[in-house]
Amino acid sequence: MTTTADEFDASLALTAAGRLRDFNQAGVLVAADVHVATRLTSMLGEGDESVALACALLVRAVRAGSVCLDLTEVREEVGPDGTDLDWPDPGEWLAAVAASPLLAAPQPLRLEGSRLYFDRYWREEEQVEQDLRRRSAQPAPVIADEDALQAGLSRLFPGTSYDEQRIAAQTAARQWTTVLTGGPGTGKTTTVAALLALLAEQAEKAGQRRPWIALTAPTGKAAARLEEAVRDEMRHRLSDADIARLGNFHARTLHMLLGRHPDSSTRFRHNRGNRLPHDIVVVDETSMVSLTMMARLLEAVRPDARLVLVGDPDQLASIEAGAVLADLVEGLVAGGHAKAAELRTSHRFGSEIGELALAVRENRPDDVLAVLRRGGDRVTFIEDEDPREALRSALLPDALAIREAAEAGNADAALAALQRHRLLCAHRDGPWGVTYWNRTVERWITEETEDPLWDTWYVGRPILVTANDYGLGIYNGELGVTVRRSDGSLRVYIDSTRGRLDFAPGRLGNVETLHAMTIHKAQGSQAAEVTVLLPGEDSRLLTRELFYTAVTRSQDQVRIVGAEAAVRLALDHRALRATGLRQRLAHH
Ligand SMILES: Nc1ncnc2c1ncn2[C@@H]1O[C@H](COP(=O)(O)OP(=O)(O)OP(=O)(O)O)[C@@H](O)[C@H]1O
Repeated sequence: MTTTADEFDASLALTAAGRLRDFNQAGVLVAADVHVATRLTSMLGEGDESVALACALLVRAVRAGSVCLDLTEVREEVGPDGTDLDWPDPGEWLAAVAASPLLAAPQPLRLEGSRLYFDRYWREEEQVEQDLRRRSAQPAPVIADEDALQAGLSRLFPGTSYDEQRIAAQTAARQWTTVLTGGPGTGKTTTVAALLALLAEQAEKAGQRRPWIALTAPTGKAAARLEEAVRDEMRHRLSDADIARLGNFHARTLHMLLGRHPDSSTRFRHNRGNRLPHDIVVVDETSMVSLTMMARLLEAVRPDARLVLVGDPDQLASIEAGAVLADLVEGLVAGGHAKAAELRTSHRFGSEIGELALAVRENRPDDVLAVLRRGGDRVTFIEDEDPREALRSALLPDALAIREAAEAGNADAALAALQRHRLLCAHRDGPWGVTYWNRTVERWITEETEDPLWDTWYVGRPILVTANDYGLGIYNGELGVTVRRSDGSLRVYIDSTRGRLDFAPGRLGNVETLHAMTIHKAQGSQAAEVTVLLPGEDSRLLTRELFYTAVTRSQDQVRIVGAEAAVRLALDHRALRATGLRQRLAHH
């Protein structure tokens, strides 16, 4: 390699040599990957540069959300950036890593077949596997009254339109651990509400007390949505007797359910020595649960409590490492630990959005483009090279409606207007990023109202809470709006899991403007109308999972802004993560 290193380029590790330097200069590794690898290998006396390379590539993999690095697959995964690089021979590489002092106790690294792990993730994966195996090895749960179960299934899931849900609930009633999967509107919540009623009836038939139910989700927003949806289903579809048997319950975030520790984000009050008291634990939006949180949850749930993990495995995985839901879906079934409970038919859209989501999920680019271009009431495709004018007419009315309600001191109307429409971007920065579009919408408001919006806190400023604040009682993902009160002061109203709260703007630290939002942050929430800005074709974030997650955030209408090439590329790229859980569970 003849490239001269730029001493001011922070991505280059100037002290690196040999392969580490070449991989760094080719852009495969960043400086931090190289530094961690150099540090670890020198500390433990490892002189083989292929081991240092494996180490650095492992750091790179974990940075991207993988749990491990498969040494036999990494070259293909790196793709064109790695074409000219000197890759070690796979057999020799594996042998060198296996013999390394980095794998000797107290090992920072572990090798499982060809998968290399940091010790922490290896242990978490091992624990998740063992806990799930133990759960499935117990005798199946007892059905106290089979006739009552069958009668309940027919009553709660009447007719052929409920066939999938009836089968899923029947399956879930007979096993300790169920992964209930389905896209948006496929009836997951309906199934959960009815399943809870069936299990409560069985407890009554067995002469047991009313089951203690925990409803939980990774974010406050998703937990609140789950509770509302289950209550709604109960009101509409369950009998008074069913409702009385279920009693009262509230949804909480996983962190709250497990009991937050004041000085640790990965240790909880409930654990293997102090299990959760609940008989049934339902987790929604499981795709957002990291490997670490799944490990903490599984050690805290009693082995004889039902665990129902609900989610959509085609969505983006958690921000932290792991792809737990996708792994469980395949691993539990392949290993014979649980039967699948999969819902396929969408009951909500009955229209283009469902068709679009399915075509994205099944990687049918021509069908995706056909739905986008057909131009129905619910799906719009903006292919203009400069979409600003089209976006202005789509976005400005909602921004002005929020502002008008906020000026009038009407927090209800301002928050309702905010819930209506969401502008989603893949990136935070750059021409297609949240920062740019937040500023652009603010500029449009100024042009329209002649109010220059000098202050950070302006009337009608919509905000997103970006970190949990247990003191204030507001949580990551919650939305709010800045409203002018009759005395002229500004107040921020936030729809929180604890109800509507209001604060003086100065008290809020971790918030950002919400004219636009990243697709990652929108996981777990929905809006009536969603506008998705597809990034340029050179974006590394542009994947099928990202596109699918964005499309499925909409309840009524979705507008996709981008080029045909970006749509095709998105479908072609997968946000795949290297993990070993699926293989571990599948192994008999
Ligand atoms: N079998 C069915 N036939 C007709 N309508 C149904 C059926 N099942 C559910 N529905 C209705 O379809 C809508 C979506 O159902 P539900 O909320 O249970 O889906 P979901 O998978 O939980 O959706 P999401 O995860 O997107 O919120 C609801 O209005 C529900 O009442």
